Amino acid sequence: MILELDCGNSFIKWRVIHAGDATIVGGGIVDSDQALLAQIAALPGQRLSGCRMVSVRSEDETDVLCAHLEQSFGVRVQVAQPAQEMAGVRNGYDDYQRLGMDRWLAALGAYHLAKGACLVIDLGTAAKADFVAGDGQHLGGYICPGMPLMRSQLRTHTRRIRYDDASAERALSSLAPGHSTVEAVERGCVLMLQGFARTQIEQARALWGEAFSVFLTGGDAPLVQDSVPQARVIPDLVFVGLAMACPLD
Ligand SMILES: Nc1ncnc2c1ncn2[C@@H]1O[C@H](COP(=O)(O)OP(=O)(O)OP(=O)(O)O)[C@@H](O)[C@H]1O
Ligand SMILES: CC(C)(CO)[C@@H](O)C(=O)NCCC(=O)O
Ligand SMILES: [K+]
Repeated sequence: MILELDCGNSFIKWRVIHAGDATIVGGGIVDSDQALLAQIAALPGQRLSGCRMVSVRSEDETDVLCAHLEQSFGVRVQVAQPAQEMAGVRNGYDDYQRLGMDRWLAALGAYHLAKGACLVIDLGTAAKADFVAGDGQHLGGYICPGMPLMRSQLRTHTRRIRYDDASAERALSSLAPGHSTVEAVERGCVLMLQGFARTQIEQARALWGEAFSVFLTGGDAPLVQDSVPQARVIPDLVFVGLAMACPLD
């Protein structure tokens, strides 16, 4: 079995797949290394034969997690590394090593699935968009605050915006103009995300007409899904690219 890890800024997504047919055995989302080790240790049965990881965390944090995984499960961790070109995609950054690895892998995964021009919209702690042309040239992208950052900036820099997580969730039953602080903020931020997604699609249209695919991923993808019906929602898009960048046998 192979352990796959996507270490984002706020959460670690993990899953275990069969080495042979890539069927999914288990997985989860955790907010700490300790919780991750505990969840994997609680998996019933078989040994891990390999592990691949993408991380946008600092090198130190990533090394510590790799050491823990190697100690606890006796498995070598293969960490995806930046590349100028891979699987037909050419990195579009001036300095290819500066492009976030989550963005790079999502772009590889999307181009592989689309087999042509594509736009990736990834809504996590940050909201990201990346463009890959039909010939595999990565054209660059955009980074904005995602839902958690927009929310926390408002909470941090205003004195009268205060509410709990339960009321935040209830507020999103509709996107009509808010009648309370929590509704006004939560719905406003969702509309910002939707505007971000739609604007990226307009950019793609300006580049490619109608001849492109749109992929939507990241923990907050469901918040914009209805407003971009042309998008394919692929929660595991980064893992698709990770398997391409770190083949194991
Ligand atoms: N089961 C879940 N666990 C945690 N967060 C979730 C879950 N479902 C949806 N979310 C939402 O997903 C968002 C985080 O998305 P994601 O996990 O893609 O971010 P990340 O990978 O940590 O960030 P980034 O990719 O920008 O570094 C949060 O706003 C959170 O509310
Ligand atoms: C933008 C984030 C934080 C999103 O996870 C990540 O991709 C990252 O740290 N990127 C490095 C900066 C860049 O991509 O230009
Ligand atoms: K991520």
